[in-house]
Amino acid sequence: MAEENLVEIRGLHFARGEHVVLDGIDLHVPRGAVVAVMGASGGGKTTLLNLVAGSLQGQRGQVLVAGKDTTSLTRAELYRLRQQMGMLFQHSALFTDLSAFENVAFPLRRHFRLPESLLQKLVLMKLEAVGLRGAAQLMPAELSGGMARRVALARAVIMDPLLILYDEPFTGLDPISVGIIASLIRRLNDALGASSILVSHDVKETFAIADYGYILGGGKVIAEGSPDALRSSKSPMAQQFLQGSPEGPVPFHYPAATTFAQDLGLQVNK
Ligand SMILES: Nc1ncnc2c1ncn2[C@@H]1O[C@H](COP(=O)(O)OP(=O)(O)OP(=O)(O)O)[C@@H](O)[C@H]1O
Repeated sequence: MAEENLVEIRGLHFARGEHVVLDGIDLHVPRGAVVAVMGASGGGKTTLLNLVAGSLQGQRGQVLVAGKDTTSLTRAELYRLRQQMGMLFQHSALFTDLSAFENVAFPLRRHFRLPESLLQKLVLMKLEAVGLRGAAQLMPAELSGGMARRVALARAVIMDPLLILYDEPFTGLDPISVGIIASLIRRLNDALGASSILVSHDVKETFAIADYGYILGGGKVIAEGSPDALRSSKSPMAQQFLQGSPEGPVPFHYPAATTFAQDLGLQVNK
């Protein structure tokens, strides 16, 4: 693997039964970069993050993270590699019965036996980084949606990860909170010397912070490049996605094995 790439995906193929989700994906994440992965709903973006995290395995191809092929690691090796990854997934909600402080402390308490004074410092540093040191003792029910997402972000980076995976981190937030989360994603990436993969539908905010982007469609990479290069992509599918247009080549129907007429039990005369 080229040293400059923290993640390198080569010829990755992933299917669920007959349904091909990823059909020969090549993607790389240079060290220090924020790389965006975009594309129509159901296009396999979350699946791709799960493949990078090693929680799913492709049928063909390679996923290298920090030089290690996630498909050939033992459970113990995968566990160690995962400790170097921070994840902020759509469903990564806070523990409702723990304070903001304890939510952020949770991964540290789980993985290490640290003196309480050191743990205090580490957690407060991360809460300070997301602007919420003053909210350390609040319970999740006392936080706004934007604050809760910031606490989840602090928790995702508490172990100083090499790689941070974001799945729709802006979902459900007001525009100001979206801007704050986006700039935090960039700042935390740079301050930690990490690399990030950002899955998002939010083109404007994503392009404002990403170094490079991939647009997936039909299981393949249909466009890739810097935000500027992507904006001027000639691919009709990429343009439909970037402009959020309901009309275009992105299929509306999930593929079906039978015709509509067959499903309705109709006799079709040719
Ligand atoms: N657990 C599962 N079992 C079966 N099929 C699944 C499962 N998870 C996802 N899929 C299918 O895999 C395909 C890719 O899903 P995925 O969630 O990766 O897409 P996505 O690009 O992240 O979509 P979205 O932007 O809507 O979140 C979809 O067709 C989906 O129906």
